Amino acid sequence: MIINPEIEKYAEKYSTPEHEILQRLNRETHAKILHARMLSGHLQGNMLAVFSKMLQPQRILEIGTFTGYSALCLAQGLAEGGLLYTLDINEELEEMVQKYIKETGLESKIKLLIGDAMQLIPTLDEIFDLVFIDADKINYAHYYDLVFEKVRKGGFIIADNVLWYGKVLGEKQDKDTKAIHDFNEKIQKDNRVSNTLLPLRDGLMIIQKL
Ligand SMILES: C[S@@+](CC[C@H](N)C(=O)[O-])C[C@H]1O[C@@H](n2cnc3c(N)ncnc32)[C@H](O)[C@@H]1O
Repeated sequence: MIINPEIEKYAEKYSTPEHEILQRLNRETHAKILHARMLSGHLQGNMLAVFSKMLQPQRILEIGTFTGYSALCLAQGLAEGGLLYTLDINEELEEMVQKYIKETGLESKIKLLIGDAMQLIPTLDEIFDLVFIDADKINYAHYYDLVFEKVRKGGFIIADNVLWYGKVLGEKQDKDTKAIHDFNEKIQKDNRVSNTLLPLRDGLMIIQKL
């Protein structure tokens, strides 16, 4: 947690409340699933929904579904006839994700694909307006390279956890921290994009393809 918890509470209080279905998904994830803190949560979920509503994308790709929280938020901004692909390697999550997709009535707008994102991304014959990278940190740079040509000019790639609990500031870095730091360096040097590191929750890198 990068933000002071009191500030986070205040920000949540003065933001549109978490939808009742997202509240239940949040609670069920915390009650039943390991590493529940991976879920985007209220503020970041609201922010993802806002980005999506501003962009009104036809095609969204999410890499790392987990229990579906961010997918349900991102799907809120889809244009008429729009589609969100969300990828996860963990087949045990599928039933829960599908249950909530059904509850929100978004079955025709969200396509969950189970498998390794490295294998799945090359099979997607689509041009994306928005990509959300939120899977294994070690592969962030690979996901970026894999999706780059599939993002339209002017489209956005958002990468989560780019502050990695503040560990990116440390001198001695473990494998994941180094991967995230190297990813941030890579984006900063990439003159094909403009980028802003937003210190919301665990850090969002907002990248626009020029
Ligand atoms: C941080 S969680 C995603 C959180 C979700 N986006 C949210 O905000 O609620 C990361 C997810 O990436 C998945 N994952 C890890 N490695 C993967 C891979 N190689 N391919 C696809 N998914 C992967 C994990 O199973 C996990 O569910």
